[in-house]
Amino acid sequence: MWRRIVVRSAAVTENIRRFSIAASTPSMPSPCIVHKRGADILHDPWFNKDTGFPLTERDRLGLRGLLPPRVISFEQQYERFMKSYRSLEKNTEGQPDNIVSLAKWRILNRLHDRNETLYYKVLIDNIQDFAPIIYTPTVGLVCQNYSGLFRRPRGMYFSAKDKGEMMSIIYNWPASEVDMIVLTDGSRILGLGDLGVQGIGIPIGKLDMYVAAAGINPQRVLPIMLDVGTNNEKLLEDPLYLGLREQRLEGEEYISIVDELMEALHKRWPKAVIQFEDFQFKWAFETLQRYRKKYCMFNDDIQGTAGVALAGLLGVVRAQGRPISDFVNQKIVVVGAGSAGLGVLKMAYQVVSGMTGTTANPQFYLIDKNGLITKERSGVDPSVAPFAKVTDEVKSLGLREGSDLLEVVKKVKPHVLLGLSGVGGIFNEQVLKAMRDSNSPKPAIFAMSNPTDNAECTAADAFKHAGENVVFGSGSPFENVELENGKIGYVNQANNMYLFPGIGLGALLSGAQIVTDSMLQAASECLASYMTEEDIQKGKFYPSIGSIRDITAEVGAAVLRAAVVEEVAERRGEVGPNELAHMSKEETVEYVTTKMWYPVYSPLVHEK
Ligand SMILES: NC(=O)C1=CN([C@@H]2O[C@H](COP(=O)(O)OP(=O)(O)OC[C@H]3O[C@@H](n4cnc5c(N)ncnc54)[C@H](O)[C@@H]3O)[C@@H](O)[C@H]2O)C=CC1
Ligand SMILES: CC(=O)C(=O)O
Ligand SMILES: [Mg+2]
Repeated sequence: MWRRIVVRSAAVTENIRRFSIAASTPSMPSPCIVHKRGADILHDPWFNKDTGFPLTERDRLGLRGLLPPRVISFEQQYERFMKSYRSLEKNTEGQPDNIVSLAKWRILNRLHDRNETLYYKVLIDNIQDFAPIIYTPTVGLVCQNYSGLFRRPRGMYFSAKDKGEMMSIIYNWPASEVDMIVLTDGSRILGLGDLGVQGIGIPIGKLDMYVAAAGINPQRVLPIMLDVGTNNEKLLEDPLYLGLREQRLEGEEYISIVDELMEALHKRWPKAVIQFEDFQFKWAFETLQRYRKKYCMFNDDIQGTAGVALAGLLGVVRAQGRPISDFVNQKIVVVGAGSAGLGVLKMAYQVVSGMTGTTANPQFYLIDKNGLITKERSGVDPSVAPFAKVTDEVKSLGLREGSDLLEVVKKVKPHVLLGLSGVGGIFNEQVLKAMRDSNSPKPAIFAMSNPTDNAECTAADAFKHAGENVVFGSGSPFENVELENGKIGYVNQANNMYLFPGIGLGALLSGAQIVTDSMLQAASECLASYMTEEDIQKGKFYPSIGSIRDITAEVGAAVLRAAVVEEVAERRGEVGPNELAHMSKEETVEYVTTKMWYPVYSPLVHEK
């Protein structure tokens, strides 16, 4: 399958982009039923239009006298917000980055809490500027400071104290329909470690991306924090910390509480897709294994990241001017043997096996905090064991169990150096310089850890030390790099945001009972095929974030089609698997695009 990656032309990309923009902007919004009136509506961000309520609606909903008399159009409200945002940018010029980022996050968050339609309009139209605020890197800073920043709750918070009562607590959520849930226990937030309840910022940020990229209706998303305690001593000692002030639950106690929550969620919203996010290693694989055949769920760090990384790795092969089948010959050093690193290797092995038709023994090298992992290592986790190198094989290169990163890079001369370690700067000057001897004409460096300070290296350092012919990707955004020869060193954002919204959307629209490997593979293949040959030659492996809606529509369609082919799709809404099966690829993309929500003010109709 992977041999046949269809490379699209720039013209096809442009046509689809034009279509998606047109189709995602409905001209006549359908009315929306509200069960409240007056001030209650103004205080509800789902329905609030601030000064945008037309006079007739003010009459109908009991809003007369509660707003200044002039009606301001949606466009004027948008302009007004952007003006205050731009003046905030100007007024904070020269201040430390953290202060500026938090100030930007605050102004966006206030809008989010007040008027979601306007918030998502602003977010979608300025995704390039705002993704780094609502998503990585600023979301990391927000999580670190959550207890101090807290003003209003968002999403649901379940704690170890709620055991036995989750089934009833779940009904406290005001929406009867939920499509997408992102769930965390806060135990491994980006590369920042255990942040306990403060990790709720991550599901919120991921779901913002779902709304912006996949067009999921914001009234149908649900961020969830499962607070089972924290082992972060600093937080436990912080009097302002908002989570349970006790050590994390472990073992049977822990898993039984996750079981209970999953059952309750499935009971109330059986069609919802559940994304597991930022669970620590010891529970990430275990929960995925436990629930993936039972519920429509996936683990973004393991599975979403794998698909994005793989699409990038295939782009690297193309950039070298080699056929995709040459992937089997690529030497790849993966630094970080956690959820993300292992997810990538697992998928990459599947691809090599598929290409060679044999049990794969590719030239992939895995390094964790104790160095190169070989079969000699004792006590390795069962999920790591398949990727441990045979000792004789590494010996022939002059390496051994536990060889350090620099040694491995020097001896292996990899085509790709890929970091998912969470350790900022670990690709130091020496390591990057060693990449100059790579066997590839275009060595690839992926510093995928988040947020920015945890990236294995900066973009500037990669081009400076490893050479101007490298191709570069990072989990958090960096500016493109000006090279000495007047060329631009292009920075790819190698982040699972290019896949998880499409995986969720495709699973949802197909009514999939579960998320299968072929759905995930279809997502990755779609992303890998998205870039044109011209893009690839410029070192671009992923679309710009400005086209995230377009790529998500395509990924969503690919996932949906895979679910139908695999017969895991069930009827959801007016279109069932039989009709979906008869749609062409283009029709499926069109169908997915028309299902995307777009922020416009809907007429509100009151019903008791
Ligand atoms: N760009 C993206 O889309 C994604 C990025 N990530 C990032 O990847 C990082 C890791 O995430 P997980 O795998 O879930 O974490 P994890 O905690 O499961 O794994 C971390 C791994 O790094 C290894 N490690 C720690 N120190 C090391 C060192 N000095 N040298 C070599 N290896 C070292 C550990 O031994 C462990 O194997 C995080 O920073 C996260 O933000 C995760 C998912 C997606
Ligand atoms: C991007 C992401 O999911 C992470 O860094 O954990
Ligand atoms: Mg994550």
